Amino acid sequence: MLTEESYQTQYLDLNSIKELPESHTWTSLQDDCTDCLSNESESLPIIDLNDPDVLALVRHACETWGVLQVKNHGVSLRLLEDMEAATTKLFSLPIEQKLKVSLSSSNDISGYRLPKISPFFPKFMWREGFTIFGSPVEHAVKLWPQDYKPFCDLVEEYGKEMKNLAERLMWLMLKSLGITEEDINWSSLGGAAIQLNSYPVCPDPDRAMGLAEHTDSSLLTILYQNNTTGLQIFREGTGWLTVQPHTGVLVVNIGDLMHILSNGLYPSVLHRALVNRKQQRISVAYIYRPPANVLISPLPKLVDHYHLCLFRPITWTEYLELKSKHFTNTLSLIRISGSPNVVS
Ligand SMILES: O=C(O)CCC(=O)C(=O)O
Ligand SMILES: [Fe+2]
Repeated sequence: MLTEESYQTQYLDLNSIKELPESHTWTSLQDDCTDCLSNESESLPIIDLNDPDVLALVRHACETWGVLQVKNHGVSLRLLEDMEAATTKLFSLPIEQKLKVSLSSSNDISGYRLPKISPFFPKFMWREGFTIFGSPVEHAVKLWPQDYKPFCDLVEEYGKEMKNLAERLMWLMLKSLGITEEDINWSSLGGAAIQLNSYPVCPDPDRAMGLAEHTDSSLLTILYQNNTTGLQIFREGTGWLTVQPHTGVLVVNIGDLMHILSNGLYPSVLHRALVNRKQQRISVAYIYRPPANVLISPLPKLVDHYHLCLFRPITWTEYLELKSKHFTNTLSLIRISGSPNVVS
């Protein structure tokens, strides 16, 4: 099994390796990716959040794609670019420095770490990650003993702006399903993690995987990607589609918990990240979730004689625990038996 410990004992510095090691060599990537870019016409819509028809646009994108792109979202380009620069700076530190803030116990969630999904795949991914949960100060002091404050201030500002946007997006999604504020009493209490990702330049990108396919366990994830292609979403009947980056545009993934809340109407999107040999790719994911111990279940308004309740109630904490063992099977495990497989 791939563990944090086995990785650390190898001290692999992806930024300096000139040849793809066996431990990071994936097979069959080429095959499932051959027509990734041949479906340009099927491009994901970019929604202007000031559009008077925003609810209908959001509903259509969520139902059809499980993901949307948004502009005029209120987060300044300056803040997004500052976060990108800070992320680049963090990952350009020497590996010994980064390992000082790697996970120290299995209960740890913040720090420099392997993707949580690593144990489900036979090979390592071509990606470095740093997870921020709560204040980053303890780690920032170890990374930049003399100059940790600018990073902490920036993370705080980013977290505040993203929380506002996440709540707004959550309400747009819920309102587009006819849900009103009275139907939910925990909405402003949700929490979040910020996931910084770096995909270094790769000597053999066709045989490497940046971040393997997964759905997010969140309600929704707001993803900033720098101007380097790599993010792909899976579309039933079509295959993998590249989500081209656009300046200032944010990608919003539907997560598994929104899938549950919406009684399957808004599917959580399967996605992955590929790498390339020319440019480092940076992404920053704001992973927005409900309060840890609130029971999440399909909203009663979305359940009736024709739309049977598809999932049993579950807290985010329990969901994460199940997902760490069962990964992509988790949603089907909490499905109420006898419910139809597809809702329309
Ligand atoms: O880097 C990306 O584009 C995807 C990142 C992602 O899916 C994640 O952090 O969950
Ligand atoms: Fe993701």
